[in-house]
Amino acid sequence: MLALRRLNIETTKRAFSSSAVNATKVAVLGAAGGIGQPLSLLLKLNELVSHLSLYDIVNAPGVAADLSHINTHSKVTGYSPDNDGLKHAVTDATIIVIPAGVPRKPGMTRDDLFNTNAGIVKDLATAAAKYAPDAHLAVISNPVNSTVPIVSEIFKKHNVYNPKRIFGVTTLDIVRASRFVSELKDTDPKNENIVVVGGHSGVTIIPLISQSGSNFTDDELKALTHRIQFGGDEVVKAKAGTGSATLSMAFAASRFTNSLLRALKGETGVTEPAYVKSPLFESEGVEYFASKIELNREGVGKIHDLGSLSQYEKLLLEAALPELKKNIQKGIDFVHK
Ligand SMILES: NC(=O)C1=CN([C@@H]2O[C@H](COP(=O)(O)OP(=O)(O)OC[C@H]3O[C@@H](n4cnc5c(N)ncnc54)[C@H](O)[C@@H]3O)[C@@H](O)[C@H]2O)C=CC1
Ligand SMILES: O=C([O-])CC(=O)C(=O)O
Repeated sequence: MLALRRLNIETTKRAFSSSAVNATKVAVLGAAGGIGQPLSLLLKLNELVSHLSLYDIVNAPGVAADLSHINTHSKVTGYSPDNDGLKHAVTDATIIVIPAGVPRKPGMTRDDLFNTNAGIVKDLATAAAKYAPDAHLAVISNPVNSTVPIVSEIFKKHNVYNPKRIFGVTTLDIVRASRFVSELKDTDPKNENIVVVGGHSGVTIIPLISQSGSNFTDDELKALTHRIQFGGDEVVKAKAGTGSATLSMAFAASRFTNSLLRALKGETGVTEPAYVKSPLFESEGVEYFASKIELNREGVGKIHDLGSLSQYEKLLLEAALPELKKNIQKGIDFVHK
């Protein structure tokens, strides 16, 4: 413990301190994990981050010491649970990214992770609500459909809830969709901007391929939709019990965090999809929904509606809404019961 503490202090002491004017602290909770480590690496390379604060129940000071040798300006600090580590990790953070929790093994659904991850997310959200009530939260931990309502309910309990600041990260669905469409059409994936809405699990993931500007046969459309909805399973199967998507997720979360940082600093016209408190299907009892969001200085700006849907996409939406509603209620009940 003493050695860990010394390492914390050493890492902090050696850290580069940037000007307070541009100080942007990004905290990663679960930073030593499969997503946490590559995500922290990508954030260390991001010039909009002045302080990268890493927390995990294991090894975050080690990851921080390692990253702190990279010759970019940001300061890196690492914290373990001892000595109020979580409190120090989140205090003054502009953005808190949460990839803490267990990943799936083959045969599991994301909802099967609820029993373990709901408690983890609740504890981390409680610390955020107490010590960083103004931070923006980007929730990666699954099941996202339920963990985002958990974070929101915790913030409500502490009277610091602002729905403009709480996001479920669904960027990986868009990243995958762009890649899969480009593979089929032999286009540059960077130029494919496929809209994916709904939630982040199985049938709640709704790709709006009719808006892509490309034509597909019915069979192609069904196969493509299924691949986007169950892309996570492909990786879980290939990793054969050792985890789920980590590197592509780190890329996606880094892209989302970068977009949010740009918008918070005043850049206009920044859009990303995200799972947020949304009016789109509230009248049907679905409080949270992912769609294209304009990000601004406050976080969530304009929430775009879905645009025109094909008959097939209307059926996907119909299948998604009851499942989403159930997932959301499960998260809310977890906090209150
Ligand atoms: N939103 C999305 O698109 C995606 C979400 N995920 C989810 O992200 C989560 C993390 O996945 P991996 O990084 O692969 O798992 P991992 O097991 O490799 O890493 C998780 C990390 O969380 C840490 N952790 C556990 N409890 C903690 C606590 N109370 N406080 C702080 N850290 C804690 C662990 O020590 C570990 O280092 C999983 O729930 C997974 O399902 C994964 C891929 C995509
Ligand atoms: O499939 C999983 O469990 C991890 C995940 O959310 C994804 O890869 O989209």
